Amino acid sequence: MTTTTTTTALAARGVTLAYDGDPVFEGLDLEVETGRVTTFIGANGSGKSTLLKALGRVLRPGSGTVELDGAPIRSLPTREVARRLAILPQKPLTPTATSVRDLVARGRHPHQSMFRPWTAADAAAVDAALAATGMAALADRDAGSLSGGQLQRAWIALVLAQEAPVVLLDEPTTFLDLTHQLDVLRLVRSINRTRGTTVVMVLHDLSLAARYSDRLVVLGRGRVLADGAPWDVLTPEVLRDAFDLDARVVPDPSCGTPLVVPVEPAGDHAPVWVG
Ligand SMILES: Nc1ncnc2c1ncn2[C@@H]1O[C@H](COP(=O)(O)OP(=O)(O)OP(=O)(O)O)[C@@H](O)[C@H]1O
Repeated sequence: MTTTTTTTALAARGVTLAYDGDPVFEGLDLEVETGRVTTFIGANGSGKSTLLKALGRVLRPGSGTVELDGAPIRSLPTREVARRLAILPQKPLTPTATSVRDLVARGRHPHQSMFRPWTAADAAAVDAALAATGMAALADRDAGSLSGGQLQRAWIALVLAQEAPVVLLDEPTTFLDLTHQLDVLRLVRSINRTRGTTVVMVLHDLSLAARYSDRLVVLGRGRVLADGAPWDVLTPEVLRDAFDLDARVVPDPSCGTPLVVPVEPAGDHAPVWVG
């Protein structure tokens, strides 16, 4: 008999997250298994980015604890957290007058110190990240001159160059055309499989989320509405509950994962905005 043991890379334990006293989550518990791709989905404003930021130590919980490999993340030195965890925020601030290569090289900062200056290994990690994201030809361009999609790939290259065992990505496919969305998600899958990287993402495209994730966590109404393997989570009932969406779920002809097909209402149908 084979037994598989899972370990927890990140955990939210009784976490309350609020803005100006307005809670988004109260007493939330969630564990993220090591070596898997976990994706948060949910309607706009359901708290996906808020939870990701808390897991990445960008947002401090009002109460409760976030743990990285079993240790309270707030108890760990910042540099150590940055060596163990990389985060791509939803709207990263691009520095001015910085080349793409220098931007990506910032991913190596956590590995450097007075006693460990820039090495050939750092340069190799930057070159590999530029190549993996198709950014090598643009390496000498000013980051501020890139298109939205090129800039997004430069930020992903920075995260790759960091070589952290845990990677948090908030909408990594923003601004990307479909081909580049697939490239990025395949790259994410590939570092997960080859390096064993633990990945937590926020994605809006439910079918792509299903295709490239081991686990989907559906957020809404301040809690986890559904959690599990893509076929267990992406049911018409969950889609109606979480997104107010009438949809069929069919096997994706390309790879057999769930494909969400919205049902078109009969007759003219003006949208009713909620939330
Ligand atoms: N800096 C902030 N100050 C005040 N309220 C905020 C702030 N950031 C987020 N919120 C609120 O917290 C709630 C959760 O927002 P969050 O950005 O986490 O949702 P999301 O699921 O990532 O949304 P989206 O899909 O639109 O990106 C929303 O009601 C939002 O308006």
